[in-house]
Amino acid sequence: MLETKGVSSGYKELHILFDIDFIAEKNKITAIVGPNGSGKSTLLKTIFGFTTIYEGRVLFEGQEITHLPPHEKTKLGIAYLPQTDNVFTDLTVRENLVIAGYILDESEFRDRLELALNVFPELKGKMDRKAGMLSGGERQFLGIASALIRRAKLLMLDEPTAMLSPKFASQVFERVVSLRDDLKLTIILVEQNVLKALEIADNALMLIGGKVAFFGGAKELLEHEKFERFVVGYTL
Ligand SMILES: Nc1ncnc2c1ncn2[C@@H]1O[C@H](COP(=O)(O)OP(=O)(O)OP(=O)(O)O)[C@@H](O)[C@H]1O
Repeated sequence: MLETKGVSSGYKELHILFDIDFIAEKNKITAIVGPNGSGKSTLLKTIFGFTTIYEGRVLFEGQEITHLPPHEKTKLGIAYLPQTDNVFTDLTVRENLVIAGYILDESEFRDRLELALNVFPELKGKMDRKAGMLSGGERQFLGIASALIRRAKLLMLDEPTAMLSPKFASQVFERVVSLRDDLKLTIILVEQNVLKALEIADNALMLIGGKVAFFGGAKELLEHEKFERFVVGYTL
C-alpha cells in the first residue's frame, strides 16, 4: 500500500531520517514507535510532503509519490492527522465535515457523511457545536471523520491519544481497530502508548536516532529481547 525505499529526509539542512525502508500493508495497522525525538512525526510529515527528501522514494499503491505536494496526496486517498490543529476549531462540526466534502457531489457527500457518523455517532448530537469546544477525543473523532469524508484509504495518525484520559484513549484505540476491520482502511499510527499500540497493531516500525531499529510484526517487537532496552525513557 505505502512503501518508503531508502528515504533520508529532514528540515532544510537538518538531517533527521536516514535510509528508512518500511511498508504499511493494506488493511493493516502499522505502529511507529521509538523514543522522543527519534523522528516518528518527521516520517509522517515526510510521507505527506512536509519535509525535504534528500534521497529515496515513497510509493503509494505502486505509484511514485515522493515529490507530490500534500494536496495531490490527499486526492489519492492519503490522510495525515497531526497531533494538534487537525480540525478547524472556529467552525462547527457540520462546517468541518462540509469543507472536507467540498469536492464531492451532493449524493456522495450524503453517503460519506452517513458512513462517518456511523463510525463516530457521538458527533451526531454536536453538529452545531464549534469544533474548538469538543473534548480532545471528540476532536480526534472529527479529524478522522473528515478524513473519511475525503475518501481516505490510508490514515496517518500522529499520537491520537496524546492528552486524552485513559477512558477516551481506549475509545480512540477501539475506533482505530474498527477503521481497519470494518472499513478496511490502512493505518499508520504514531503512539506514545507503546504497549497499547503494539497490542492493536499488525506491524511495527521502531525508530531510534532517525534510523530503523526494528521493522516486523508488532508481536515480534513485543517479544524482542532488546525491546525493554528500546523503550527506556518510555512510559509503559
Ligand atoms: N519543523 C521542524 N524544524 C526543525 N526541526 C524539527 C522540526 N520538527 C521536528 N524537528 C526535529 O526533528 C527531530 C525529530 O522530531 P520528531 O518530532 O519527528 O520526533 P518524534 O519521534 O515524533 O518525537 P516525539 O515522540 O517527542 O513526538 C527532533 O530533533 C526535532 O527537534
